[in-house]
Amino acid sequence: MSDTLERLAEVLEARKRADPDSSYVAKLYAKGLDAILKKIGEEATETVMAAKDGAPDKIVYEVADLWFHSMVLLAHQGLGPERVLAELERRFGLSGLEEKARRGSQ
Ligand SMILES: N=c1c2ncn([C@@H]3O[C@H](COP(=O)(O)OP(=O)(O)OP(=O)(O)O)[C@@H](O)[C@H]3O)c2ncn1[C@@H]1O[C@H](COP(=O)(O)O)[C@@H](O)[C@H]1O
Repeated sequence: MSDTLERLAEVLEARKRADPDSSYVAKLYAKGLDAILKKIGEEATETVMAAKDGAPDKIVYEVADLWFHSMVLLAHQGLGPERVLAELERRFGLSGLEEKARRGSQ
């Protein structure tokens, strides 16, 4: 897949030194952990509502907001997306899904 998460993580890291008046992310950092968590809660709820409405474009939009704010949380906590990707990879390997998918495509 693309390196979008990695490039976004670099921007989020740089925003730690940005002026809150000129950056949405810097403003969120300045407000602190609770404000970031509140946004994640809001975006999760909006994702649920979009899914209940059965609106594909809205689901994509809201999940993008949710992923974005989850990335802000990771950056705030000194973590990068590679940690989450590694965890998903680990589970993928553990469940043998990769092997099953490979066998299924034969
Ligand atoms: N991907 C995003 C992104 N996704 C969502 N958002 C912001 O997240 C907020 C979503 O919240 P809501 O849906 O509740 O909309 P809202 O009511 O306007 O938000 P609030 O005022 O309530 O916070 C909006 O203000 C969006 O602008 C984002 N803001 C920034 N980015 C990326 O982050 C980078 C750095 O952004 P700045 O820090 O602003 O330079 C940018 O280059 C973009 O690539």
